[in-house]
Amino acid sequence: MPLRIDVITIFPDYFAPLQLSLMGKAQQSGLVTIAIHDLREFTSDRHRSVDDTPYGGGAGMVMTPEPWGQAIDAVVTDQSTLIVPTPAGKLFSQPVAAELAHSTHLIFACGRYEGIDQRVVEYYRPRIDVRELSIGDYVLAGGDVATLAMIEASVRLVPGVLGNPESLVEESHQLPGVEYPSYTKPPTWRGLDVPEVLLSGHHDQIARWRAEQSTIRTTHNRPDLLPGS
Ligand SMILES: N#Cc1c(N)n[nH]c1-c1ccc2c(Cl)cn(Cc3cccnc3)c2c1
Repeated sequence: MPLRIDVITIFPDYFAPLQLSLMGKAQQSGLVTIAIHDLREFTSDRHRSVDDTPYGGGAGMVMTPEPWGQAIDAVVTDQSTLIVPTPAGKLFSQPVAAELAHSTHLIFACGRYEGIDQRVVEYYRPRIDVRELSIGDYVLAGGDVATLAMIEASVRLVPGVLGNPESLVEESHQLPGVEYPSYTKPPTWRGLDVPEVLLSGHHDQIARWRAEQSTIRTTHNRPDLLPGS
């Protein structure tokens, strides 16, 4: 059963990249089907409006609930998971990507402006799995880029999508922390040599050096990932 993904957005062109590379191949192979829907197709006024002023005042505009209700109703089943990107969401992570990769149907509601009327989440929460997710502690202009990131992180974990599942095995066995540095040919580039140990063929020494490099990088770049931190 392929993973089905429906993306609802006012900027369908943002999702053209999903036809390329790994995501494109995943669709061609039938492991995943991705459909992009223009929210404005679900409006009923002449101006195809999707936003209005916020109750309670405040800057900006809020996306009105009805177009979202029409659009989600058009694709939802009782197997659906509704993903709502929002700065206020739980943090998206590799474990969450793995969960999404094993879902049957994902609906991404990509909002803009100051957000989507909260009643959309409230309406679907009793009916299906609804997850408000953020991809990190920085502020984007909408949910589209976040959705692209979450789709790519999740779809690459769908069994059969990655040509070389070995890389997933390596990832999953990765020590807590960041990856060791990688090198390829040429052995010397602009006077810079590849670390000797990597050319030695001594796999135990290479494994030890890579673990050391991972710890050095993690300590410097991501001390929050160190054990006991
Ligand atoms: N996921 C994620 C995520 C992230 N990590 N940063 N920003 C977002 C994100 C996601 C969804 C929306 C929607 Cl809808 C509107 N905006 C703009 C905005 C900006 C500041 C405050 N309120 C809304 C979104 C920003």
